[in-house]
Amino acid sequence: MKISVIGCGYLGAVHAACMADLGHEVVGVDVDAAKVALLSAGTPPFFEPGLPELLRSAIASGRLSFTTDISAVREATVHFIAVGTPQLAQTAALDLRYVDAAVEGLLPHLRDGDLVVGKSTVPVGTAARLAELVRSAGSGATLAWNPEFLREGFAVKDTLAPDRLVYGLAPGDSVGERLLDSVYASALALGTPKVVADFATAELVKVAANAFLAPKISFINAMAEVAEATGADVTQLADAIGYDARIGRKFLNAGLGFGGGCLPKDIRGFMARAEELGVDQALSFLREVDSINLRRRGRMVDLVTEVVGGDVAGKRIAVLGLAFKPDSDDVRDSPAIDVAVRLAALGADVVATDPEALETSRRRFPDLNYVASVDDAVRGADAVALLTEWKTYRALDPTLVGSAVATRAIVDGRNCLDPVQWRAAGGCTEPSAPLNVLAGANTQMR
Ligand SMILES: NC(=O)c1ccc[n+]([C@@H]2O[C@H](COP(=O)([O-])OP(=O)(O)OC[C@H]3O[C@@H](n4cnc5c(N)ncnc54)[C@H](O)[C@@H]3O)[C@@H](O)[C@H]2O)c1
Ligand SMILES: O=c1ccn([C@@H]2O[C@H](COP(=O)(O)OP(=O)(O)O[C@H]3O[C@H](CO)[C@@H](O)[C@H](O)[C@H]3O)[C@@H](O)[C@H]2O)c(=O)[nH]1
Repeated sequence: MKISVIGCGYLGAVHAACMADLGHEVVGVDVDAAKVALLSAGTPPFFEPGLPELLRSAIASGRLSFTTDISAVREATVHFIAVGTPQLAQTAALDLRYVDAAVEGLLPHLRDGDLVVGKSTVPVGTAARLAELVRSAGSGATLAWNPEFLREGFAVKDTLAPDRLVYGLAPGDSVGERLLDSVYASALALGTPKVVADFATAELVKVAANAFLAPKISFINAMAEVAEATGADVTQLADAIGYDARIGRKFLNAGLGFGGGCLPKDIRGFMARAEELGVDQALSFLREVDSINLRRRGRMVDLVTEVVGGDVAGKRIAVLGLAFKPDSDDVRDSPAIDVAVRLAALGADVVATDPEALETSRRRFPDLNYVASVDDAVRGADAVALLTEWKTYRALDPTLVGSAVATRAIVDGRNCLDPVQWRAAGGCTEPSAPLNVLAGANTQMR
């Protein structure tokens, strides 16, 4: 199948590379010439495990290319729309200008039998509007909506072997269904469930999934607030309720809460759309989900402040982790960055590091003090704030960290350290000032 992918960011670049890996001929189109140059050279413009290898082998095979020239889509039959749908500052609704521009840009190049396939996350009602736009242009092309559920850090695996495929199709569009079946033949052969739905259902499946996951995280963070007030252990609580198959342990990690380019903006965009539809009451719970989530960031700042004696001004705070989650360099709405920036605004001397997100952080927040290594970050620190649970941070040696800091205090905002081990190490090396893993032992920030 000949495929074009319009928009080559975190979603589109992975989708393009994976489709080529599956044997399709793919052209990726993006308006960002620098991104296209990097991708064409086989270098992902962002960090995603497994993507560099896939990109290079697909380009070498001749099945994958990138361009800024939209007319290159003429060779293709299936055209994926993977451009951004960021949150509008004023209303929290999703900004559809890039999706609209992408579809309008495609129109002159579409031919009879072509299929435009929306992958971007959009408010319900968008696909029907765009389908009409495509139909009225008169090329004979049609439109489908095929939402994407990949997670950053697992994007390649999630694309090659998704949990499910959702096709939003116009009534009776069997041609569209057959084309998508050809695109996804290998996933279907693996037994991936396929849901064929109307446009509205397909669009809603996407935001409903995120509107289910976000409350799960806020639920456990709400329990963490109660646990903190009672001395209970929220991780044990999560383990115990998670054994119930109806609940499940996944997405019950309490801590700094959710961020990224998806969950926060998607639940806010969903609420904004519900308001337009006059059903805002149905989603009012998401407002509480959002505020529980944002409270975690404030609590983290408070804990660091407590640890250094009530005022962070002039204190050296080592920040470990800036990305919104491990295995990503994405700092869009990153809780870690938010905490680092708030601490700096309170006058702290923040020294921040991250294995992959230094460049993305520096681009957005040039005024923070960034260092390349944990050693440089923790040296002489009055407190350490662990904000993203990278594997390398989980494996840190408490004795080494303890011997580098000025004060043995670490606040584990992601509950990823073993408090017993950290306390023991602190006690061994300097009994009078043990490492204080607030989060781990005392259920705070769990
Ligand atoms: N990032 C994820 O994990 C993920 C997962 C599922 C769904 N989504 C959804 O996918 C969409 C894209 O997200 P993303 O994270 O990849 O965003 P992104 O900002 O990383 O990428 C968007 C890309 O689109 C390009 N672009 C904008 N207008 C264009 C145009 N007219 N023609 C060609 N290219 C254009 C931009 O230059 C950018 O490279 C969003 O709707 C998002 O909600 C993202
Ligand atoms: O138990 C948990 C699980 C996650 N998080 C946080 O939640 C955020 C989102 O994590 P995750 O969902 O793994 O990452 P994303 O890559 O943003 O993926 C989400 O958003 C995508 C875009 O819509 C969807 O495609 C995915 O299915 C959906 O999981 C991150 O900040 C995590 O740190 C927690 O705090 N506790």
